Amino acid sequence: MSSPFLAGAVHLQGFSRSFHGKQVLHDLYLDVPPGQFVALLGESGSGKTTLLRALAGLDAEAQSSGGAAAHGNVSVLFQDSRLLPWLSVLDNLTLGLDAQEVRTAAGQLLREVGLADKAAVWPGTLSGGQKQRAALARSLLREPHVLLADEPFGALDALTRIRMHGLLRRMVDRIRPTVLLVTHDVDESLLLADRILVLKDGKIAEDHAVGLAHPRRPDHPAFMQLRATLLRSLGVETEFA
Ligand SMILES: Nc1ncnc2c1ncn2[C@@H]1O[C@H](COP(=O)(O)OP(=O)(O)OP(=O)(O)O)[C@@H](O)[C@H]1O
Repeated sequence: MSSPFLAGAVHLQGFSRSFHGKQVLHDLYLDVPPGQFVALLGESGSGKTTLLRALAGLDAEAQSSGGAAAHGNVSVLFQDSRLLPWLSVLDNLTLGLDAQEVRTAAGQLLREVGLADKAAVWPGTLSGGQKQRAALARSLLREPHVLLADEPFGALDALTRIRMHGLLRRMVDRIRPTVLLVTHDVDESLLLADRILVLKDGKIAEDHAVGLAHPRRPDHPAFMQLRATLLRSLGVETEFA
């Protein structure tokens, strides 16, 4: 049966999920239109990863009720690159996709992420940032309608993260997937997302629209104001907030 929803739309309808009788997500409702970039913020244990994994169709052992669906082709990006060490970088990208045009597209993507000269090497010879760039290229090669990203930059140093933000934004502007990005980083969410959800105890506690054009400036008054609001929501009170 064909889906009545548009490719790229993400929907939660009264969605709940438990592990071994412990409820982690509580009756969530959400409509994400195609192409929207949504960041998921929340304290540790608030259920961000559980929600993303549910949308990715993972954790089959969990008990779920209600609906959770990401419509169309879905790619997932994790904190670790999950590149297969016995395949070259290029072969990691094209695994399972054999056509010559796919290899050409993969080569172009590697150029875009600055890894043109690394196509033939083993992933083990790459730095952490290079691995994540390769993983980003792999996740976008299939031109997904929905990109589910779970702290993809969480393990990177601050400078590499900044470069990855610019790169992700450029790639998203070109390919236009719907993005759900789990992050602990308030600034990352403000730099990248159109919409920021705050999860608390497995519920969507806040839903903010970020009406700022790209590229964003952290010294813009609206940026600073929303930053202070989000930090307070997350229980962080600082002299900077
Ligand atoms: N596979 C699982 N089995 C049992 N409990 C789980 C499983 N996955 C998640 N949980 C529990 O669900 C709760 C929410 O975890 P989740 O990883 O979704 O939170 P999070 O907001 O992503 O946290 P963090 O920011 O620390 O990654 C936690 O109490 C966690 O122990």
